Amino acid sequence: MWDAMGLGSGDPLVQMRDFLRQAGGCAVIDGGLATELEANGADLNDPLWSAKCLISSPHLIRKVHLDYLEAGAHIIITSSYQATLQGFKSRGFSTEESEALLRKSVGIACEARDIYCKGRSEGCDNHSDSKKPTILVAASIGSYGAYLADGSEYSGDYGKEMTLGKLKDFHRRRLEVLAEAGCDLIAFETIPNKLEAQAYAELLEEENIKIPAWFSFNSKDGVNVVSGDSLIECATIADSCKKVVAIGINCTPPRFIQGLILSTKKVTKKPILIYPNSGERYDPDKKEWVASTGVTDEDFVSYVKVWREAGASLFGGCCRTTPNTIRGISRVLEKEYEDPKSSV
Ligand SMILES: C[S+](C)CC[C@H](N)C(=O)O
Ligand SMILES: N[C@@H](CCS)C(=O)O
Ligand SMILES: [Zn+2]
Repeated sequence: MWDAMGLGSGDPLVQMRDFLRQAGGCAVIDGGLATELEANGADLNDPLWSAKCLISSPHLIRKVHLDYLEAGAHIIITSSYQATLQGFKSRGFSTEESEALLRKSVGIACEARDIYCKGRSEGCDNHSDSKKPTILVAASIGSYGAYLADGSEYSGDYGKEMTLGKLKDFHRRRLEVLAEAGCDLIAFETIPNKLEAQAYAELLEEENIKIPAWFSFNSKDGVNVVSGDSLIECATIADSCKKVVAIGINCTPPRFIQGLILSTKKVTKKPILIYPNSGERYDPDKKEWVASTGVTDEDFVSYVKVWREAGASLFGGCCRTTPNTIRGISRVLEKEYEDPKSSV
């Protein structure tokens, strides 16, 4: 039922709505990838952050994807968040090698999906309208701020010299390579400002990208995106782009999510996705999380009904959420489907 080339043969938004219907009305996205790699022993104190594992420990990436699939995720996000051609080249990789590393992030996720589906007695179903789950691989594109490796995706401040053209040039080839690597979706994640949203929207059109995308912004005040740009304006850019099939919020503390969903809903009828972080604070100098400043798994999961009532239909977790968080989300949503009276 999911045709990755859907943009060539039909309306990608219809395809996303069909996917959600097949999943029971709501779909489960995975949880934090990088922080779960760390929980599995990876040292990400590196400018490439999680993309370092594409070079040093791809087996860990596959394991974490599998853990999220076992926990109930319908969508897994690749390890390409901080994987950029510019970042790999500065480490001595050639253009060809750097592009191969980007493709590898999609390859590992597809491999994890195959292993998971073969291990299920019912299998998975990615090609017809059946009760079996469809599992999607979303290729992550982290912001220019992520590439800077100094936590700039939490400020969205790229300086006065940054222009729309420069941002488009920064992302262009990476987007092309990932879109042709066999993914089902492009996940533009942790988008911190309006300029970058505009750059992504224009690139999707200019490069005639055939894979549907989602735009996911982050906020630190529950009103605007982190740069201070208006979420309403950012979400409007995403809404206007035909290739965007879902719009939402990630890597943002849970307490802000309900209000942000309500704001987003004012400017779009497209499905709304949310995958908040644990609410903990990130120290970009130490590349460490300031522990116990966030919410427990139970509290996180108890928000899900509120978020659903507010209008979201894709739910997952970002940094410092775990397979346990995703298992909890999956159970809450399954219970909702079992009891139609309680569904929204
Ligand atoms: C979403 S943040 C925690 C990602 C890591 C950041 N770009 C860094 O390199 O420190
Ligand atoms: N997909 C990325 C997002 C970081 S904000 C991750 O989970 O590591
Ligand atoms: Zn995050």
